[in-house]
Amino acid sequence: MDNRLYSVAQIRATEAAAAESLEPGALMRRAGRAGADAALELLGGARERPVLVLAGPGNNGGDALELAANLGEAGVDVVVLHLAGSGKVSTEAAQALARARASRANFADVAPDVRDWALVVDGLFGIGLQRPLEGRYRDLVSAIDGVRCPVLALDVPSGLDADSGAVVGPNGVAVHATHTITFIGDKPGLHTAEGRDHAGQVQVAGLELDEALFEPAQACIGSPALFAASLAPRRQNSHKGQFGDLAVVGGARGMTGAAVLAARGALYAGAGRVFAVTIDPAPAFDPVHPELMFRLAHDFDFAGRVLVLGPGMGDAMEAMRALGHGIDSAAPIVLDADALNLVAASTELQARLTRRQSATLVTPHPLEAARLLGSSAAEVQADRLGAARRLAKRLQAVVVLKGAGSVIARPDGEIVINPTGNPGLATGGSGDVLAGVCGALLAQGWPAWEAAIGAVWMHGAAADRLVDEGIGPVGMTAGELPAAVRAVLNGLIRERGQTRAR
Ligand SMILES: NC(=O)C1=CN([C@@H]2O[C@H](COP(=O)(O)OP(=O)(O)OC[C@H]3O[C@@H](n4cnc5c(N)ncnc54)[C@H](OP(=O)(O)O)[C@@H]3O)[C@@H](O)[C@H]2O)[C@H](O)CC1
Ligand SMILES: [K+]
Repeated sequence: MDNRLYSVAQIRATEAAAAESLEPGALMRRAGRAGADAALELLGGARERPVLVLAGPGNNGGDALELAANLGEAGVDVVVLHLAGSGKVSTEAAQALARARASRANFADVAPDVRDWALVVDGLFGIGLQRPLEGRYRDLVSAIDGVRCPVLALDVPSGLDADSGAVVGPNGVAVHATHTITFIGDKPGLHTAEGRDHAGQVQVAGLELDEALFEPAQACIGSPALFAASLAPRRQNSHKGQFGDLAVVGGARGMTGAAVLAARGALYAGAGRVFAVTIDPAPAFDPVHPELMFRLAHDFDFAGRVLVLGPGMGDAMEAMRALGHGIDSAAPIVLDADALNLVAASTELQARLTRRQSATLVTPHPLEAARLLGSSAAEVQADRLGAARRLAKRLQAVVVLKGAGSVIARPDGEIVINPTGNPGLATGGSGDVLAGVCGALLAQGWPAWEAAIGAVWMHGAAADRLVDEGIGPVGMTAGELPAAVRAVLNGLIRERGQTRAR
């Protein structure tokens, strides 16, 4: 499966290079053909009600007009609402309009009652969107929210930024599509931030372009193939020392649960021995998991332990001291939650972080990322890929920027967007479990990049599995995640073993 993601600038470059050797309008006709095929598949046998095609003023509208002509030729009852702009129309879009006018598609001046469609096709705006939707465009997008049929977006749901996944605003609106067919190459904005809510199921139509026309992608969608090398089955002749010593350092007064959740996440993800190292005195053991060893941070020996620093750590002097020890340690570390806030508040700790020789993985949510970058959560969300890249470079760390479509970035600018997970993860403690899973994979020798991609993928897949079992998304608890992560991880290892045995 091609999992590459391209920026709008890269798609434009590919499109321009392709146009040099193609006759005018060829790409738009291919897009209109692919779009029509997708529409016919969505329609299946349902032909009683008409299809509404919304065609905007630019080339996205041109794609929609080609699609309308094709559907008309296929005998589908099509109504086109063409919203011409005041700007210059490209030759291809003008040709597409002429073709649609000459076809069996009907043109309307206003959208008739929006509840009676078999399918709505959104061809208002694609990658050429310049500003928030206003006036009649905005009204139409709001009206589409009231339909009960599938909504197929061409290239990008109108109103959505294809690079960032942000709805172009302020107070912007964007089409909520059930399906998106995106052209030439897949785009990051369909998979992160608001993108997942607006794009629905995404299908890529490459328009038969030669591989050589594409610039190298700097982003892709995460999948187990990206961490397959680390999924080796355990040898029979194994002992716990081979799977690492992991210490979760956190759990200030009243927050022991955060450290315990991270420690359980690490235990279920296969760490050899797991310590819960608390800032303040805590219960002597976890009755559900007596395997966890409780220690006080004050006299804990950090040497040789992979560390997960931050869950429920607080901001007391003792937390600062433990964090400093952890950052200066030679082992791989994960920084989460309060540890990130302490680092954000100290340029000195930031400098020590960048001097580390072994792996550093940081797992901020948007507000924590904003504190580290000196910006706001809204600014981070408006450009999640850019924020994750800047942070990775600044901290010289692998960054997991959490949220719908978690963005994993490394200092050289490479990005992976995670496709798994659901809103069940929007609950207290799920981030602590993720940090524990990241730590466990590091403890088992996974490189930081694979550990981050793998932990985020499995944590999301675990949540998806729980939803499939009727546990969530509403009411899913963080405590239910570790066992589901374990099932996902063992499933992947088994699959890999079977593939190799064949
Ligand atoms: N070029 C090709 O052969 C192919 C193009 N594909 C499709 O084309 C779009 C990109 O087309 P483009 O024309 O560059 O952009 P859009 O259609 O997305 O929109 C541009 C027009 O919309 C106006 N505009 C932009 N924002 C707004 C807004 N908020 N409100 C109103 N009008 C807006 C803009 O006019 P200006 O006033 O800004 O000058 C343009 O008229 C791409 O997404 C594909 O769908 C193909 O797929 C393949 C071939
Ligand atoms: K569109």
